[in-house]
Amino acid sequence: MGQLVDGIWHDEWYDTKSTGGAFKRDTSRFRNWVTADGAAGPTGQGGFKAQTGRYHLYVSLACPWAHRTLIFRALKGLTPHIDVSTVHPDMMSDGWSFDTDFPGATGDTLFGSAFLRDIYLRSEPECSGRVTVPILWDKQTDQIVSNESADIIRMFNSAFNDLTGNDDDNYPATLRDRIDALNDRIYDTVNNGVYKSGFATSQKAYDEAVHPLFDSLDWIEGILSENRYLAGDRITEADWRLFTTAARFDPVYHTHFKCNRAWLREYPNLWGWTRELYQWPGVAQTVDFAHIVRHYHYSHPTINPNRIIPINPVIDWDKPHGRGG
Ligand SMILES: N[C@@H](CCC(=O)N[C@@H](CS)C(=O)NCC(=O)O)C(=O)O
Repeated sequence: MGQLVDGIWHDEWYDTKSTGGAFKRDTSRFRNWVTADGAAGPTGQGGFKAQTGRYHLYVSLACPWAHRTLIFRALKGLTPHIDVSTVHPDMMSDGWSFDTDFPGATGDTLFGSAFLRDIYLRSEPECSGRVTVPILWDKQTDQIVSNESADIIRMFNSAFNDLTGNDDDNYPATLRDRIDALNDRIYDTVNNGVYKSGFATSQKAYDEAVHPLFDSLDWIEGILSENRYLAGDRITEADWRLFTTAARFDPVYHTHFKCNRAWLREYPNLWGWTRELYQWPGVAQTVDFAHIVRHYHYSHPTINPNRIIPINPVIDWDKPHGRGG
């Protein structure tokens, strides 16, 4: 675990001393957009036209943010158009590595690099900041397009439609206000809330994260008791963004990150909804519990210094979800 400062790797854990024990997530650095015609997107530079084979995705199968991009790649028929390299689940003193001695860790299939930071340095030799997955890489101009998963799933949702013929819309214009409001609360208190709880190094910071997390799970349970999906009767981006956290909740966050007021599977509607999304065509193939369980317990020495992988509950992900009847 570490970060780049002016192109030099520094091996250091998250700084929580300056924030009273609270984990603060950095904003992502590369914010360009692939668009259908190559025009600039909402942020960054233009010049990234949607083309088959041009872009490459770097992911960790453990990471909930990278997982979103794999789900959108599957749902939107992008698998033949965008290839993928998968890092090793153990994130050690050199950060994410391209070691291949774990099933499903592919190495860097583009350049054969040793570490994920080599991809950042290839794009920007004097780069500063955290070395995170996912990364969307442009083979044509040899640079990172984006390292922000929220943006990458929006690009995947629409930019490649002419190539794939898939116009399923997970961010429909009529529901955008609703989706944005859901995303705001769920990002802060749930997707990031589990990390804020788990990485807190003071009681106060933990308390300030874990109570809003469970308040939000109660609120979500209420929504899902009256609606099939978060924004109503159709599935949207808001559901997929929550799903990757929900899938990791009982295997990891409940125990490892001390999010243990309840198990996710104690919320009947949220648990049924999570299984429905897991069982959605193409999605189970993007979920890898071996990477998920291994990564968190192995890579956070401040939380789990002996790297013992817990036994974990046996969860029947394929049990009929009972939603929508
Ligand atoms: N805002 C980013 C966050 C990505 C992120 O934090 N990824 C984690 C893995 S779950 C990571 O690579 N962390 C490495 C680090 O912080 O050094 C996104 O959503 O794309």
